[in-house]
Order: sequence, then C-alpha cells, then structure tokens
Amino acid sequence: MRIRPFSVPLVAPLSTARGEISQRRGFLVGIGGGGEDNDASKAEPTVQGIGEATPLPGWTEPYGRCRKELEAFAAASGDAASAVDPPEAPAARHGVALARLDRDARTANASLAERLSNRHGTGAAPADTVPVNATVGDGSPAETAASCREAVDVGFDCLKVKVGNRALSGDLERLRAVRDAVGEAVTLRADANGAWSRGTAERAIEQFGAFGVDYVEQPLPADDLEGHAHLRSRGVGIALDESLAVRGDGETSPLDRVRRAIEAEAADVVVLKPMALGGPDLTVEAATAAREAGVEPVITTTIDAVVARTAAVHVAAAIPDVSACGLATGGLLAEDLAPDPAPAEGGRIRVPDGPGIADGAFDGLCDGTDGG
Ligand SMILES: O=C(O)CCC(=O)C1=CC=C[C@@H](O)[C@@H]1C(=O)O
Ligand SMILES: [Mg+2]
Repeated sequence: MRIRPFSVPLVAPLSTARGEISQRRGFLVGIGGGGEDNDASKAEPTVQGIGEATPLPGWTEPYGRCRKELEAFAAASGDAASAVDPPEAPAARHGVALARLDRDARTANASLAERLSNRHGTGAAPADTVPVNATVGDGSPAETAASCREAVDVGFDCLKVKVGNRALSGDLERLRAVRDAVGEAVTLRADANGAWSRGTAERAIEQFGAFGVDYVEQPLPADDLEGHAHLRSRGVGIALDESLAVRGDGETSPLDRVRRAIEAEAADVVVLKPMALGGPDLTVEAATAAREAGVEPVITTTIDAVVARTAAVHVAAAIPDVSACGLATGGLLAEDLAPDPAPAEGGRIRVPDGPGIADGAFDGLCDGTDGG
C-alpha cells in the first residue's frame, strides 16, 4: 500500500459560517493485489486501486490523526490491504475503503456505482448522470447574486448559498438579491453550518419561506437534534450535515448517527459526505436507510480532490432518483491531481463508465511507478 500526501489550493477561499476553506490537504492511497476477486499470491498485483483521504475539521479527524492512521494501516497490511480492518477515523477509512472498492470493481470489470448499488444499496442499475447544485459562498448581496446568476447561465437549476456568517438581515438581503437575479424557477438552498441559535433559526426560517428556500442545511449546532426537529414543518425543509459527521473520536458509527437523526425526526434531508461517514460503502448504506425512513439523502463532497469527488458521483448514481447533490466542487479548486473525468455540465454530472472509479484515469497517481 502506498500513501501520497497532497495539497490543492482553492481558486478563492470558500467563506462559510465556520470560517474559510482555502486549501485541501489529504492523502492518496494506492493498493495492489489481494481483495475478494484478486489473487494476492501473484508476484505482481494484478489490479491497482486508488483512494483519497482528505480530512476536514468539523467533519472528520484532523490531518495528523489521518496520517497516523494511514501509516499504521500500511504498516500492518502491506500491499494487499485486504486482510486488515480499515482505519476507524472517517477520512482515513474513506481512503482505504475507496481504494479497495476501486480495485475490486476494476477486477470485476464493474463501475464503482454498480459495485456500490449491488453490495451496499438497492441493487438498482445506477444512473448515467446525476443532478448537481452550484455552491456559493458568503459574500455581499451583489457578489452572491452575480455568482448565482453565473451558475444559472451555465445550466445549474439548483443553488446552495452559504448563510450564517453575518447578521440575519444581511443574509435576507443576499437571498432577496439572488431571487431577483435568478427568478422563481431555480431551486434555492441555504447552508448555515450550525451558526444560529434556536431563536435566530426560527426567525430565519419564517422569512426564508418568502424566497422559496427549499431547505436550510444545519441551522443549529450539530448536537441539537431536538432543536432541528422543532424547526421542521414550517414551510422550509431542514437538512442535517455536521450532525451526521462521525469526526473519528470513537463515537457511534455513521449509520447509527443517521438512524439517531431519523429517530429524532430532526431532518427532512440528510446531507451525506462520504469522507465524513468513512467511505462510499457506508454512505450508500446510510442513504438507503434514510430513504426507507422517508428522509431524502443528498450526497456532497468535502471539497475533495478529483479521486474522492469522482467516487462521490458514483455514490450519488447508486441512489435511485437522487436529488441535486453537492458534487460540482471541482471548479472551486485552482489545481487538481488529474483531469476531471466527471465535470459538471448543464447542472448534471455524467457518471464515468469505469471500471472502478474512472478506469485508468488515475493510474500512476499513487501506484509507486512514478513515485506517485
Ligand atoms: O454541498 C455542496 O454544495 C458542496 C459541499 C459543501 O458545501 C461543503 C463541503 C464541506 C464543508 C462545507 O464548507 C460545505 C458544507 O457544509 O456542506
Ligand atoms: Mg453543509
């Protein structure tokens, strides 16, 4: 198994209520033979698999813990990386689980989405394309409206706007400017990243309805499930994001956190981040459980590099008739690790045919041949 650290800058810092994201640092994970359908006894690994572990404070373990967990796993597992349980911390587990899924899907000549649907989802044939929303950070009313107008002009019909980073009056001005700029037909979502008190959240939801906001993501702090349940059925949907993150400190499993949110009737929508839940496999399982409970799953990246971002597209494709997902984040990066095999076009992303994540698109990035 090989680990390759990377760092990719954003074009401009993404300003959110939790602060700014200006770069993404993580690790590529490369593995060789072994696995369910691979013969690890062969001298040369028959098929490579690649994964990505890109930690994000607030959603996963910190960078240093991710590195330590990957290094410990590499020391214990060797190249086959099949006989050892994956790391527990979510981003580290995501890196290993994705590499294994990529390798096993490529060996079976199946796309990652097919593998995920058959092994972790409904078994339905995956979609060929998935709907995606544009992601717009905090800014002045004019800046926010202009970014939203530009997104609609290139084909997005669903916009997610960051809120909670200024007084509510300022966010109301921004949403009014957005609605004036894009018209009534475009779906509008807001993401407060847990910034509001219950009082502020109630006032926000009362007024967001006038702008036709479809749902507000994480209006309250992560642990306030009761408060989120209390905000529902007021004309604007409630989505949970940070409340579902495991954060890798030995808490409950990702599926348990999703189930707990559903049992608390705290969400109309669950925002599922494969990096935060510990892997594409666990995310499809969580999405399937949410659907069975009548809660809509939305898949988003954690502003990842191209390997994890493309894998997240396969996760969304494995969820039948999925709502618009937060996967069009490649454009937020100033640099990436490889050309994008799944660019956003017209508000949708075409799912790579595979096999695996994107067939040989990432070969050489972390297989030890070019020092990658
Ligand atoms: O959901 C999207 O449109 C893209 C992903 C996204 O918005 C986020 C990814 C990671 C951290 C946050 O800044 C943000 C979120 O809170 O959902
Ligand atoms: Mg969010």
